Amino acid sequence: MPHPFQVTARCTTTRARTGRLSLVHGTVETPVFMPVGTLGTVKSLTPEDLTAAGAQIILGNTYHLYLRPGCDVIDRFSGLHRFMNWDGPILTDSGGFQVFSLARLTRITEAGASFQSHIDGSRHLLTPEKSIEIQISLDSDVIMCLDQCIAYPAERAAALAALEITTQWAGRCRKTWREQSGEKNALFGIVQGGMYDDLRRMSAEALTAMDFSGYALGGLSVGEPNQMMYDVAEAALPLLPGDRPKYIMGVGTPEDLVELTARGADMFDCVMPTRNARNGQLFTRRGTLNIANSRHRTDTAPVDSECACYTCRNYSRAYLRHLYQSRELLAYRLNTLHNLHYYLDLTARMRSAIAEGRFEAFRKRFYADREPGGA
Ligand SMILES: C=CCOC(=O)Nc1nc2cc3[nH]c(NC)nc3cc2c(=O)[nH]1
Repeated sequence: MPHPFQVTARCTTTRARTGRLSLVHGTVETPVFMPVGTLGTVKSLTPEDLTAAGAQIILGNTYHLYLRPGCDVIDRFSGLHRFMNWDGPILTDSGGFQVFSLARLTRITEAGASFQSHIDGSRHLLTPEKSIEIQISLDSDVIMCLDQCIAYPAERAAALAALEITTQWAGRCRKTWREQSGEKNALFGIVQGGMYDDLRRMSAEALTAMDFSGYALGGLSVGEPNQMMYDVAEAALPLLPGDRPKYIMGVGTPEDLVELTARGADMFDCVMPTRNARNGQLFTRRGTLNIANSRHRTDTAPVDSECACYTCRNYSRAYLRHLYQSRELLAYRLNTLHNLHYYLDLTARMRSAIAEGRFEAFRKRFYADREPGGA
């Protein structure tokens, strides 16, 4: 199928742009934040909650779902959408990152990644072909190539070796995708190369020559200084085709989303809004707050008076603090609803600002609103 992305508006003073990604299960407006639904659920939320919060597309993890519940279970539902009752687009990771970050005794060879399950110790071999087959069986809208993500810092030789494996695997992923899905779903290549601009260029050129539906920058948000992430992204993003979506994986804070959108990124995913919610950290326009802090004990105000989310319209900081201190289940749900709404609203406001030619003013206001000491 022709590649599914159209740029719809461009900022004139930065590389920010808006776009439209037409996928099997729906159209996604970019820049977009994708809530992470690792085990077939965005923790504590129903699909209706996700839609109400403004989610357009969510992320599923191939490694986890393959291990539990297993592809045979999800096959009974012809894919992840019916299994989890989410009928919007889903992007699935290839398993690369999870295998490297979660599994035990992982060994990488050209054949693939052999590893021991972190659940029951069983041994598995994840090949590029297998990763694509699993993602096709999940009926994923955006399939990711199996890549080799390396930690930070990494020697140049290690970064080169990982990118060469990633490139070789990308060719095998593309072949399997063409043969087994008829290119129905989108397939994204993943650029590696550590923090080395010349290796990033090498990776970007090799993947661009293979012609993917979209491209991701891998190997970022792996412990490197934030400015280094911005610099690597700034140098690598323009190397990728301007008419394809550009996705930065595992990123990031609200500031990261603004700064990387300004540098030309279109898609983001991060566990921060959902994971930090469960740890009591809430995001607001003035910065973050920790709901456990005693200063909220009698505070009748909502988390953010300018927030239109269900949590801010119905509950006070005092109540949210009480729930969190009591480890009540409702604490996780209300905190998650608020944080996801904040992230999704932030990207919606960026889309409007870019479309109306006022992204720089938006960016200035974003920083002007932030209180030095947090919300
Ligand atoms: C999920 C999308 C598809 O991703 C893959 O299939 N492989 C992959 N995932 C990553 C995930 C990351 N999270 C962070 N920080 C929290 N850094 C990451 C880097 C990678 C990476 O280099 N490759």
